Amino acid sequence: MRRKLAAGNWKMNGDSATLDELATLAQRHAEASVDLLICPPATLISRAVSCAGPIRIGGQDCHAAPSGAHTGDISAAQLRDAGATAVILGHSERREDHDEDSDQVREKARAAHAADLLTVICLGESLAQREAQNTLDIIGAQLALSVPDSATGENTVIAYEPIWAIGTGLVPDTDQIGEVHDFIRARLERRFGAGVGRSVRLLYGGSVKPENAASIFAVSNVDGALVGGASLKAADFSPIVSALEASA
Ligand SMILES: O=C(CO)COP(=O)(O)O
Repeated sequence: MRRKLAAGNWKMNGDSATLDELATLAQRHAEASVDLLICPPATLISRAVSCAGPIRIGGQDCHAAPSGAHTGDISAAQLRDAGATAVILGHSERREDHDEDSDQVREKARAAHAADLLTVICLGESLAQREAQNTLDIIGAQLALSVPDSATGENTVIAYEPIWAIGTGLVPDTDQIGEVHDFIRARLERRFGAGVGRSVRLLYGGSVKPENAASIFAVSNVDGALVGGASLKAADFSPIVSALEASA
């Protein structure tokens, strides 16, 4: 049985004061029956760890190399050293802002696995790709290239985040979400076998809010959510966590 996961991606938002929201969340969900993860900006990781209680803290990216002359980058081992136990990789904003491709994402994921970080690998199609009915081809190609052979249910989570749903208030209908999640599950089972293929958790991300969380969590092969904007305030994220607990 896959344990559900509610994950928050603060992106380039939040400062010391936002840690109060994290502390509130940690208090409110001290006995959570689902896994919780918050990925704040790297500058806040160490302090976040000290007020996160049962909530895992993760980074939002890492470099593929263990160390070296890479100004401004952070290695997987450095994230781990700061207290992070997870990392988001291949988010569409990094693919777009930093020209990251799936080959790079796979190398980063290898490094994250080597540093013992839970690795949340993001996939998603653009609106043009969906309208051209290329969604499953795009997701299949991103999945094949971005996920390294070292993936297991313990070290890897896949997040399906349609680019057109991120920060827009638009959400695919539940049939569309189910189609992609079932497809990802089938591809994972085909590549890794039923054991590993069925144990990797699949998150949906893109405009998840307290109002739509329960209907999204009822979709087959949705094991939780990767939440952006609504993860910044405990008042928004907490009902999403509760909806996931109710669906488990
Ligand atoms: O990109 C996302 C999480 O990684 C989703 O962001 P929003 O929830 O703000 O749409």
